[in-house]
Amino acid sequence: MSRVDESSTGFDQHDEPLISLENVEVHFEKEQGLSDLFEEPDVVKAVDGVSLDIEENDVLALVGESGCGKTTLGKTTIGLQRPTGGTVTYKGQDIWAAKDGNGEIPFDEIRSSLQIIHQDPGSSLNPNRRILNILAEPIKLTHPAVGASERRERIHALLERVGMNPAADFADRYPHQLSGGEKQRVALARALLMNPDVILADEAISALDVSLRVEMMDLMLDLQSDFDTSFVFVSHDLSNARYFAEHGDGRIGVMYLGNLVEVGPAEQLIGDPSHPYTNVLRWATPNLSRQSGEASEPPMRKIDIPDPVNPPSGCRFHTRCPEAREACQEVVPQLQQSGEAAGHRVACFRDDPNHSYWDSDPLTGEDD
Ligand SMILES: Nc1ncnc2c1ncn2[C@@H]1O[C@H](COP(=O)(O)OP(=O)(O)OP(=O)(O)O)[C@@H](O)[C@H]1O
Repeated sequence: MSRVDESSTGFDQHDEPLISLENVEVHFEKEQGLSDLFEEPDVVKAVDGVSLDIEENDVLALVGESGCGKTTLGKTTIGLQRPTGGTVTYKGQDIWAAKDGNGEIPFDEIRSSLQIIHQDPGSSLNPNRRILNILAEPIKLTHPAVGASERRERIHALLERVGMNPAADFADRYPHQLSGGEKQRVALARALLMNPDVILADEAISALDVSLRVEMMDLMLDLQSDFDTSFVFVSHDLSNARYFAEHGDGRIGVMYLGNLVEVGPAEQLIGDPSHPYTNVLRWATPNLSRQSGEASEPPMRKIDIPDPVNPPSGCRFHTRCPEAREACQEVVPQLQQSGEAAGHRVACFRDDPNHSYWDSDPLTGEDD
């Protein structure tokens, strides 16, 4: 996405993204056992070389199998996880420079603009406080001049907005008196009280009954447009990611072993995936594979997921990819525009008809 150079336009405003990640890396050192104390620690490349923009009113659903780095990338996007490489900016301001006291926008302001709701909302709601008091906290912080009765009115109105009726009754309860879905609604209400620019919904519907998932996604999307908020929706389930991205007129981002391998509009990415790994995800999602008459065998050479401490060279998917050729072992493919659809990008050499991939030999063996 383009950025406008103010000096060249003469405008004060610039169309920089709300959040921009440039070549972000998050590498974790694995905990060592006592016997390994003198060895170099193993490093997990949870996120590696990811560049991504989040715009205002954006909807991005991140999908991929367990351990591919979705949560880490989400947390890095909202300034909860410091990257070990690359930069993350909020409205053009480096988030971590702000944290270190070097920035025009204070770190606290950035953090309150970027909220999270977790898979288990119960763990983030204080069990000893009533819902009214839990929701009063953010208002006291952001609007200290607002009196108790106005605060109560605002909280009741918001509880009603997130579907908790009668609001006065719910406001009086403790978290343990709520169902999982109701706790998630309170968590959403609390995030919205900060008037956030972005909410990271980290597997926020995964623990809910299947019947409630669509209801919760619809609620988040309704509030997204009411509150002018962007959503980063993390899910291991492609059909949920598709629902959220399609109904929110947004994008899906597919991750594999720390890399973002395909990003695009939901319909395009699922209807005509450009990356062989996206095709695997589609195959593994029953209601999607049935729709497209998918084969009964997975479209992969190998099922095993490589060790994230020692990921494959070149394209990380090459060890399992049915389309892999020798060229895929050498260089990491970068995200490039794929086809005609706006915003559809893929990191796969097959998308470039002139790439040396086409002249190299296919990988067929088990050990490639
Ligand atoms: N704090 C940490 N310290 C060490 N390793 C970590 C840490 N957090 C995540 N990891 C590792 O980084 C990799 C990516 O983890 P992450 O939780 O981001 O993946 P995910 O795609 O969200 O998976 P899941 O759906 O299982 O949560 C995993 O190998 C994980 O074990």
